[in-house]
Amino acid sequence: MNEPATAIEAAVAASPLHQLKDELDIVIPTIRNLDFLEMWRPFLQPYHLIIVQDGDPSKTIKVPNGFDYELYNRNDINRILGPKASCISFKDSACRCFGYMVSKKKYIFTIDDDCFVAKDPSGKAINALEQHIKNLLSPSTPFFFNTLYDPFADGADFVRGYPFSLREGVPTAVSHGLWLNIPDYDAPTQLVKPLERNTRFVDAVLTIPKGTLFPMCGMNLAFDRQLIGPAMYFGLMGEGQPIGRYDDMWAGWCIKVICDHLGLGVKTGLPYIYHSKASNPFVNLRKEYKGIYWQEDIIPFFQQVVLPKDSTSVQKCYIELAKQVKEKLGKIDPYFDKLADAMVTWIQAWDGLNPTSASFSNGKIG
Ligand SMILES: O=c1ccn([C@@H]2O[C@H](COP(=O)(O)OP(=O)(O)O[C@H]3O[C@@H](CO)[C@H](O)[C@H]3O)[C@@H](O)[C@H]2O)c(=O)[nH]1
Ligand SMILES: [Mn+2]
Repeated sequence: MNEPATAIEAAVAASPLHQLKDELDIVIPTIRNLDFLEMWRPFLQPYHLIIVQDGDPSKTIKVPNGFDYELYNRNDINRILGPKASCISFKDSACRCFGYMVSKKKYIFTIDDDCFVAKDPSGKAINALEQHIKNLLSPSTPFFFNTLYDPFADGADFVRGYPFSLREGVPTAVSHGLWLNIPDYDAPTQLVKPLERNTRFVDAVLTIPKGTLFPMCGMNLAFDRQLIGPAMYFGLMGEGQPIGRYDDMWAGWCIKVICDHLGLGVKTGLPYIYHSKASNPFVNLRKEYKGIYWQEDIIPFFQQVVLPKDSTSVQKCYIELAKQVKEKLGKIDPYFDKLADAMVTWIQAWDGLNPTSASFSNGKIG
């Protein structure tokens, strides 16, 4: 075999070739040409892409040759969903969740178009998708913390004192990756630390314990669409909305309380991507400021959410959550009334495009 020409080709040569390539879609929200895919080609080319084009639908998005993709712009979203398109954000990366809805695959990997292949401390190119797949295909341990991190990782295991009755773990629904270079900071932090770059590569994957919320970032994220897809709604953001850049956060809080309720796991840590572009902190502050204030009430709300025992499917959990959002957050601002309604519209749209998933109402998957 010829010597691999680049670090990426070496990494691909060493990895199981394109696992799940027929069971996984890659969702990319974008307002620009997708040249970034050139760097990902060795890792991602065998996979099907779902490109959600935001902004002006008359603009042409250039996709590098050789990639298999479907592309949806705002006209397509309106045509496919009709009035229910109102739940899909416009002019915000939240639009990406439309890609989750139209996919027919079991798994989703979503990545931003300013995220590139990172290198680990040895200089080896990181196949982020391969690590996400490893994370999703191995169990999570939300009920008891393993101090040696992911017990299913090569060279690790459960440590002494870890109850054997809990070592089977639970199915993993979400794999949350991280970022080298530009960290996903909020606008105030970006403003006071404009030059800060994340150079710390932490070689760990952790299960986020049951009962603990976390700030989910959508730029390097994978999930089991059959286990948790209907709850991966990225909310009402962007044009016409009082808030932005809380799309992934809202989804993260919703999926975590539902995963906790259904006994599913959420992991964070590896893989890293290289985040190349810091968005404008002043623009971000304008988008975020209400969220920074509101989240002091939103977080206690999610911390006290109790889902009824008969909420046995993701859809049922989500509808119940929407009800509680309307009841308990609606008093903060009328926006939450609108958001609660949009959450219901999202489930209706999801079930309309995924009739079989609607039949998971008994909570049984598959
Ligand atoms: O109106 C828009 C703006 C951007 N996009 C696409 O969304 C992603 C992320 O955009 P960008 O990298 O410019 O912004 P960041 O601030 O780095 O994004 C982070 O904030 C989160 C909040 O939404 C987001 O998920 C994080 O990654 C790119 O692919 C843009 O092309 C868009 O679709 N519409
Ligand atoms: Mn970015």
